[in-house]
Amino acid sequence: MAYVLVTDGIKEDGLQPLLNESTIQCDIGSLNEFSDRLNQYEALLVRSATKVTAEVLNQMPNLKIVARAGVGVDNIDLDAATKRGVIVVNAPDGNTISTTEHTFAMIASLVRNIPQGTSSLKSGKWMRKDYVGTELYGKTLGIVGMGRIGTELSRRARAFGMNVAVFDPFLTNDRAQKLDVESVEFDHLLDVADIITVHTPLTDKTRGLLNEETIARTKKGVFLINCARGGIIDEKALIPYLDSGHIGGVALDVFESEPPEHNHPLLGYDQVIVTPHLGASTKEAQLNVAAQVADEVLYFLQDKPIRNAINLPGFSKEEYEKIKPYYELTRKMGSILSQCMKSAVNLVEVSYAGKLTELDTAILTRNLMASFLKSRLDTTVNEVNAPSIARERGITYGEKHSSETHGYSNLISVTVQGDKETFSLQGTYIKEYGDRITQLNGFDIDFHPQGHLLYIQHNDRPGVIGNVGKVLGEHEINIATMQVGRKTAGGEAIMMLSFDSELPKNIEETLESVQDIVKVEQIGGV
Ligand SMILES: NC(=O)C1=CN([C@@H]2O[C@H](COP(=O)(O)OP(=O)(O)OC[C@H]3O[C@@H](n4cnc5c(N)ncnc54)[C@H](O)[C@@H]3O)[C@@H](O)[C@H]2O)C=CC1
Ligand SMILES: O=C(O)CCC(=O)C(=O)O
Repeated sequence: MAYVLVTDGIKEDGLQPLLNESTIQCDIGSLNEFSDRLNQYEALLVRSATKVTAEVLNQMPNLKIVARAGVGVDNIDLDAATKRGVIVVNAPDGNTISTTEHTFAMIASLVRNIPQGTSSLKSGKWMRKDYVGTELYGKTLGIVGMGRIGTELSRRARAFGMNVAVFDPFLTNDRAQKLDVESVEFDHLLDVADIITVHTPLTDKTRGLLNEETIARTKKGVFLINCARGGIIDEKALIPYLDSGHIGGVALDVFESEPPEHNHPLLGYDQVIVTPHLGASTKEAQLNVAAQVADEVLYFLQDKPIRNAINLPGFSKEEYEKIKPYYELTRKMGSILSQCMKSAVNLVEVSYAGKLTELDTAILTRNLMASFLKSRLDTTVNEVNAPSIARERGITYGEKHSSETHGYSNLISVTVQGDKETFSLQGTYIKEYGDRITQLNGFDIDFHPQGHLLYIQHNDRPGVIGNVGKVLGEHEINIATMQVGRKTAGGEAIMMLSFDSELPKNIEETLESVQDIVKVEQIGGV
């Protein structure tokens, strides 16, 4: 049974994949409510209220994955999670449309004084002259951060006849052209924008991006919007510009500290409109993000690759479908290599050839390394911390793409080097036959790596195969499959046998006493 804790009121309808799975127990509540059993949970699902600090991670020694039902992961200590090998995933696009629409609603409300007009009328006044607005048509919207939300917002702004100037250091000219926006430097955006909206994460570079100095460059009457993260616009810096009338209005969905103090100075300004972090608060977005993270956690608990990990290389759904078979193959290859090469290792070289080279193979290499290290170590190893654990243990690893396919449509070749020996393995995935090991330490062979295996090095002499069968038969061990490979007739040869169940511990020694058998290794649970 896998234990999963869901906090922060994540929408239960979206959690059905987890709730319906009989091998998973899903508890719903806060960290405090379940404080006496935090050590049992393998997965933790949160929105933004739960702070996943290093201390919380320490109280959850079994934790393997934290899923954020939303985009921003600033409530999770990513460094501490990565060090511990805890995967952090988010739901990157489930709330994009809702947050975009909220931002657009804030812009429209701000320039047309809708919240102010509403409260004025509700208080019994009819003040049409006080609330003369500004048209969006023909104005320039400055978007800082052209990711998912920035992009969707630019489409809506263009539909309203606005010009769009964008600052995003990662935006290519080609993409800007396709989106019909102008890619500009930050200073230029400050000079030309009538309305500036920020859509970046809060980082060391974006904290206080709009501050006393940069606001001074903006047009008189500028409108500023923050529906991303509190602190990207420096709250204190707004005050003198609101007082002087330089700023036409401010719309905030997010705050440096949430909730803001009741007497927060910005709440006293009529030109400042606010919402309590409602960007993603729609039925649709909450269902989307809950379903996305529930699927990710379920995939993870079922040993399938996940798509939206923050501390791992990510891939799209299409890439995932393509990479899935190789993910399983690299896991098996890592495990076989680790069990066949028992001595200390200092170098692992992975080479990909054929169709595979079109894919992002970094995740496969990490997966292979995690599987390789896992059977040697006592600590949690996964794709997240495999690079740092390898480094700590003095194991260098690298990958390359090669054109040597040896006749296969795709081929993964791995060489593991130690001080005393080297071990190599080649594998491929064939749609009709599944994963196959095609070469082992220079011997051509062809077997499906599955279940309990026995690897035997021997001399190619008459009777060896029969003797192996006889010894195993005497121990009532039934051979499921058997493959033999040799380099030259009468020279060194290998056998790879598979079995339906675990083998007795001492079977290697018994077989090694058979004439012409050089070495026997059990390879368990592949
Ligand atoms: N108010 C709310 O309820 C919600 C707020 N958000 C916030 O909105 C932010 C944006 O979300 P997405 O568009 O989904 O993220 P995204 O990751 O798709 O886009 C972020 C963009 O910011 C750009 N960027 C990073 N550093 C920058 C810098 N120094 N200057 C300019 N651009 C920079 C990146 O290149 C990227 O294109 C998130 O970080 C999240 O914190 C997201 C969802 C809901
Ligand atoms: O409503 C929420 O969970 C907050 C959404 C948010 O800020 C995000 O996804 O980054």
